[in-house]
Amino acid sequence: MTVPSYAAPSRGPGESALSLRGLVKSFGGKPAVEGISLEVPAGSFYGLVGPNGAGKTTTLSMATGLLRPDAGTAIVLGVDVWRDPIAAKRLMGVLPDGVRLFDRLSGEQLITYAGLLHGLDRATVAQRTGELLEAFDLAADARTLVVDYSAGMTKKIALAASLVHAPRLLVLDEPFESVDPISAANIRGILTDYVRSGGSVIVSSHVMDLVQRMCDHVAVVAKGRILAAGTVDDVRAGSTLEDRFVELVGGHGPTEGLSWLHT
Ligand SMILES: Nc1ncnc2c1ncn2[C@@H]1O[C@H](COP(=O)(O)OP(=O)(O)OP(=O)(O)O)[C@@H](O)[C@H]1O
Repeated sequence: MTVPSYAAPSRGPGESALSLRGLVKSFGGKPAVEGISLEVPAGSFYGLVGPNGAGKTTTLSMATGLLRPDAGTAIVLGVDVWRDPIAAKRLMGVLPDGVRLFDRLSGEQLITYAGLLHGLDRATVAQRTGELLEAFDLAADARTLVVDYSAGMTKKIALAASLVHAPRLLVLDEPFESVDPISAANIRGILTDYVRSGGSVIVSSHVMDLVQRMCDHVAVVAKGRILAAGTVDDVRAGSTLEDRFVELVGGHGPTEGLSWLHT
């Protein structure tokens, strides 16, 4: 089952779906993002990878109007996210990290609520809600409260709710976390169809293999800075993305510690 195509075609070649320029954010004087600039071309499937604490969530939160940058701009399809947040949010579907949903609603009510909040009429919302529940394999649990969903089901319902208003850009923070392999393949298919029909996606993930197979562009982030960005083939430069990632980010070698753990 594929999700119905709601994405409007992109405006033209060369246009950025998301343009981040010089984003900076510190927490209590400690820098989390130190001048990130990134162009996500319209119609691209863009991966954002980096080790824990690299600044991916902070960057995506600033890009989507959830966290105010200390400096820099975020532009979605020509609209400045922080100057015109309502117009920008109309263009975006967002799956934030650690989704906090209205979990006393059923899955069906949650998507319906998201659709009505975006100003869609009831008939359209009802039709899209039914199709999204089917596409995400949640129809049987449509009337179950989200609080009773598993972690993977919660991810899927949040993703479904982020699609209901047919956004032109999807910003997804770890959409595959806790999701089983069959559901992950299902989500991948939905996202690939979405990109094919003119949408753009930026997705953060720790799963290099998935990013290599699914995305056409990738940026590697560490310590709040971009280490490499471009097409997946350019960034991996003949290696696997995983090897290139370790090479760029630098890993720990075998350690002498934890000897007490060795039996
Ligand atoms: N609300 C906050 N208050 C204080 N520090 C924060 C806050 N949010 C993030 N940080 C810090 O900013 C840095 C970047 O965190 P961020 O969550 O953006 O990383 P990430 O790349 O998404 O990591 P992960 O892959 O583990 O999710 C970390 O050092 C983190 O501790």
